[in-house]
Amino acid sequence: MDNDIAKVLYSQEDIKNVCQKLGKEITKDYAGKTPIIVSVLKGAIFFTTDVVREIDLNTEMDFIDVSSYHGGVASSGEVDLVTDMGSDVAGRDILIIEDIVDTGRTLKYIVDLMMQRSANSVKVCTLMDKPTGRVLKIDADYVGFTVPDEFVVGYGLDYKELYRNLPYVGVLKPEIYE
Ligand SMILES: O=P(O)(O)OC[C@H]1O[C@H](OP(=O)(O)OP(=O)(O)O)[C@H](O)[C@@H]1O
Ligand code: HPA
Ligand SMILES: [Mg+2]
Repeated sequence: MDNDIAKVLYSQEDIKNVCQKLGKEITKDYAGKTPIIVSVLKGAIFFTTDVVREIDLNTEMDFIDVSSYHGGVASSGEVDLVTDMGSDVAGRDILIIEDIVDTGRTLKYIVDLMMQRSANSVKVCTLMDKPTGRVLKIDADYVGFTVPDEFVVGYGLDYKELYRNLPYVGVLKPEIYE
């Protein structure tokens, strides 16, 4: 797998440090509350398990599976709800955990869904933000890294469903997807 990577952007150490930093901020901001942490599958799986263990609060956890890239390097423009979460969000404080905010379509879809379901508050924590990709006006409240305008893989992020299990985030060699 490593042979397909042109460069490593964020090492395991970088990711660990950023999870600790974000966990501390979230712990402080949500003091006295019991948020529902909503992990956006599949990409956010590794980031979720690492960051929640840095949050020193009572939290509930749930999962929502949405998809719009279908393994490719560009958003299809439509967000499909693959599997809905099970929790009742009405009146609850929702913290969405994402791996990356790129066009913003996925995030807007989920935030709107939580608001329609009468959440008390909705905030977003993302490992990575790619502001150059943005199509919709939406931003995360907690951001680990601001990434350059490149297609990144690893630590949950895929190309054709591969590379999710790389322990770091990197940029694929162009010949892999061109
Ligand atoms: O801001 P956007 O342009 O919407 O892109 C961000 C979303 O795209 C990816 O999901 P994808 O559709 O690839 O599904 P996956 O998580 O199952 O890989 C990623 O995990 C984010 O959820
Ligand atoms: O850069 C990316 N890599 C992998 N999946 C993605 N989904 C949105 N942007 C990306
Ligand atoms: Mg994907």
